[in-house]
Amino acid sequence: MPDPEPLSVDEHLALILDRIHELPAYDQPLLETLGLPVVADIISPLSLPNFDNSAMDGYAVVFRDVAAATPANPVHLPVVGEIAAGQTKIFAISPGTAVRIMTGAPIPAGCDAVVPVEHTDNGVAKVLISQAPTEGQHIRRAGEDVRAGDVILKAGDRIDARKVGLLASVGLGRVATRPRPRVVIMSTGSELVEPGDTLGRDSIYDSNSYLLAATAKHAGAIAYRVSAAPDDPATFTEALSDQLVRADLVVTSGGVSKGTHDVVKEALAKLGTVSFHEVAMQPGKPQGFGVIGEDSTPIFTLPGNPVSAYVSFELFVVPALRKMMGRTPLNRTLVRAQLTTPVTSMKGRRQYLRGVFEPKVGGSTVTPAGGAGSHLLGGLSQANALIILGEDVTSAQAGTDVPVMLLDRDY
Ligand SMILES: Nc1nc2c(c(=O)[nH]1)N[C@H]1C(S)=C(S)[C@@H](COP(=O)(O)OP(=O)(O)OC[C@H]3O[C@@H](n4cnc5c(N)ncnc54)[C@H](O)[C@@H]3O)O[C@H]1N2
Ligand code: MOO
Repeated sequence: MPDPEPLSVDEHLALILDRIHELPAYDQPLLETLGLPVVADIISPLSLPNFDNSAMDGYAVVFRDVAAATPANPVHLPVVGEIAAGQTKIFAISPGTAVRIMTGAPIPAGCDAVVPVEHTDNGVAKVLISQAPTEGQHIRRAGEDVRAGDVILKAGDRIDARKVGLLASVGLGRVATRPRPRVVIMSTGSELVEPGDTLGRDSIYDSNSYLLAATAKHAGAIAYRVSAAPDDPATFTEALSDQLVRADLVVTSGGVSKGTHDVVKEALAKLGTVSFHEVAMQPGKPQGFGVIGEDSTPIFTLPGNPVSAYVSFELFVVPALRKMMGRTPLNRTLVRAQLTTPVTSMKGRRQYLRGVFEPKVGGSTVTPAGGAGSHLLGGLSQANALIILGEDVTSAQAGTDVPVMLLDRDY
């Protein structure tokens, strides 16, 4: 029987995104939310500053008392106490007195200027002020930065380090976001050996589970990497069902083409909940997607060739993870660049060539890194981009303007 027509990349992605849902949001510890979007507007419960406070180490004074101070005619004031940040005992000053005050300490009532210590004799019992302040000088006013009741983050805003700082400063130690998806990553293949262990004559190290777990983490997910399952459907099925308890999403690699040991296909096809088909792309032709287990956990069965697995993960799994977290956009924004060397491609399949993108004023360039083979991890490791050649393209000359997906850019 001839193979059915392959799906296009866009059809396969649409089928996936249709079945992937946002994870329910809940309050999470602030640092865990880095990179995630907030699900609702966040209203500041506090003003910032929350009270008038000093911007300088110096003396809190009544402006009128020292308005005429000069080096030639300094003003003497008795120092009636000291206010350090977090140790307020003095709440007001009387005219004709000064209070020593530290940066960040609350301004006592009646004070309308702070004279920095550099403009005084640094006196303890009394102080000599030799330069007049301006009215209100060095007082940081309550609410001048943020007011209680202000919307400080809008629904959908992504929490970055600076926003973490703001949220902490208004006292929010937990924030409602969708959680990071827990992704279980399993390699399959009896030839696979754990890095660090001894290789046999016909074995290879399992790189896919590391490559995909690292990509999952980079996308903001929590990755659980599982040791490779051998080419035995019963063992694979058992290992997989053991993992479901901790998985929001499962990714396997290997065992989905047309060999006699295509364990993933053999084990999952009979469930009827995972569909296996070809996608018109290179690398990454054999793909599977569906759901398994009591919770209908989404599962991606990616091809085993390392570059195929990686490209498939970037194109299909990462958008799904982003949807689960509520992150947008789901797909990377493409840029354009000029090819520095000619390339060829297979008709009818969208080609994702690995490339090195160099931003340049007046026209960025992209240079293929290694060949098109889907086993070429060395080339992949040099690349920072995927060069995209459409299904109709069979060759492109140097200088051709092509779409490029930047792999290290934040969407
Ligand atoms: N007769 C056909 N053969 C193949 C076809 C086809 O259409 N007809 N498609 C080829 C394409 S395209 C791909 S991609 C691969 C996909 O094969 P599988 O998903 O079944 O993967 P395996 O056979 O298990 O492995 C392929 C290759 O990748 C290596 N591999 C697998 N897992 C890992 C890992 N975790 N770390 C490192 N390397 C791994 C494995 O040793 C093989 O060399 O099928 C083609 N064949
Ligand atoms: O599609 Mo396979 O993924 O070309 O190597």
